Amino acid sequence: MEALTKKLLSLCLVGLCILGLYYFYYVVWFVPERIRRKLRMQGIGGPKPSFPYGNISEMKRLTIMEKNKKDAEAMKGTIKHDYRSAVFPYYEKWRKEFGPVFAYRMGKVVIVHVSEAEVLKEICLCVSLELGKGTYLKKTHEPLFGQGILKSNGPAWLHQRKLIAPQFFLDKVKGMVDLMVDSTNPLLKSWERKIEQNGGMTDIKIDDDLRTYSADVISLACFGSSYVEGKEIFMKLRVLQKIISKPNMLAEITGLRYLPTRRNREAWRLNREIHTLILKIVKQKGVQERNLLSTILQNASMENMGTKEAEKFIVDNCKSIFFAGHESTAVTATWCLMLLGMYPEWQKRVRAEVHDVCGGKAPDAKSIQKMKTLTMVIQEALRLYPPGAIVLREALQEIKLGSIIVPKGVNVCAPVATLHYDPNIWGKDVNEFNPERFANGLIGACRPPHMYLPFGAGARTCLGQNFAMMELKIVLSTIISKFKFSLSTNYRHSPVLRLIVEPEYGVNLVLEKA
Ligand code: HEM
Repeated sequence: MEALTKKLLSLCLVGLCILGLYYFYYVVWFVPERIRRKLRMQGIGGPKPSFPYGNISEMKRLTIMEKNKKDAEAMKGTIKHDYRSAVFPYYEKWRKEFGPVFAYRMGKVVIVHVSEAEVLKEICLCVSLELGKGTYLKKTHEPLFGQGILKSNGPAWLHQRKLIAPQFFLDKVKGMVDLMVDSTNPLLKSWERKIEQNGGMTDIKIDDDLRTYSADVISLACFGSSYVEGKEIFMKLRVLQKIISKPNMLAEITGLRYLPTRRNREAWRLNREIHTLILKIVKQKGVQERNLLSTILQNASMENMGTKEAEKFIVDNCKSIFFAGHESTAVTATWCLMLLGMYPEWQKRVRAEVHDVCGGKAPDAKSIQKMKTLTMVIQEALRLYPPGAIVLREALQEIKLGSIIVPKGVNVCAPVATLHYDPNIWGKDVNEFNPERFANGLIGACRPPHMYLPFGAGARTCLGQNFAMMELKIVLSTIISKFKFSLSTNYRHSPVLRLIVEPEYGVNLVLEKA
């Protein structure tokens, strides 16, 4: 009897394993392949995927190959702005093989890569809730963004957008100019000190100082007087960002995101600490001050959420704004200074303009409006080095985009960098740094204008654009009025994708007082 039970149990176990394997095969291979077939019937080809990771192995192989080339060029001191072949060699290869619209697979997720104007226009202008944020890498990114505004979809996203966006409207941002100007002081003092210590000229890596500046600004804007704790949160978020910048393919494919791997444990620990720090501020300050946090808090209490749900709502959104609000701005400022270091004639023009409109005083909302040349430089830097190099959307329901019927669950990728380097849109000098192209605004620079996407597109476009532009103009105009600088020979040009495109080895400038 006992032997029979054992046999039956073993049989059940084997049956369960077979069922599990079949389910795995069905989800990871059969379903995405059925979707690819539907796309092929519409004439959309693409590279052949392999089991179970799809095209990831080829992507990795091509990236490593290009990395070796890129390192060799960086050692020679070569600077080529167009980073597409270095950062996305696989897109370049597939675009040549399959044309502007092709499909590939990242694990079980099918992604349609589109660089065709007509379809892109539809993606850019689409405000339907049926086109949401992609689920690709959602599990990998969960510790950093949770269910906050950056990753949520449908009514949950709409609710958060309506709550947060008004905090970054232009009239609110104008009220933050003073805190942005004050936040430049530690950076300016530290650079002045270094110049003095090194006999009037110094070679420094600027990235971390700009990150600290940007962290101060968003901490003050979000948390008011609790910005010291805010800064601690930023430090931890930065470490978390590094940990999760590599895809966790095991979790993406199997859904097993709770395995206690070293990387998961580290991410969970940081996440717990960040959670505690945010709630500590909430408990200390409550809604006494008027800032973003108090608005989120008030809303969470009005919505009658349970304690756990309200805490998650607050923490996820604070984390999302922290990340979105400081990382891209700091990296854009770094790229701008790299370019101004490379092109001294533009540096001179911007310095003359700042001198002219500020007359030796700190910038304010009015003078910032008059900084046309600086605006052009920032726009051109965002064209050559858009930190968000791709805009990714998922069809939450089957949807028609241009001539393509996109099946439910398929992700659509708009390659921002490809558009920003298209000579048909920008002209023959597309690979050159030429801020002059923006002299008559976006319409004069780019035809059609919606092909310029540094802040994304459609309903999910960046809600911090005004804030970011104000912050960039303040920090750049202040630096340029105080210092002259050139690109150091220690600089190694190597744009790299770590959620956003940033300089792999940082940017070194040689600084002296202006
Ligand atoms: C130069 C600086 C910045 C750049 C290049 C940038 C770029 C972007 C991009 C490309 C997106 C995705 C849009 C899409 O998927 O279509 C985005 C979304 C977002 N950004 Fe920014 N951003 C910057 C600064 C900021 C700042 C300063 C804040 C906040 C203060 C912010 C908050 C957000 C938020 C909350 C979203 C999500 C919007 C949504 O999904 O509804 N960003 N940003």
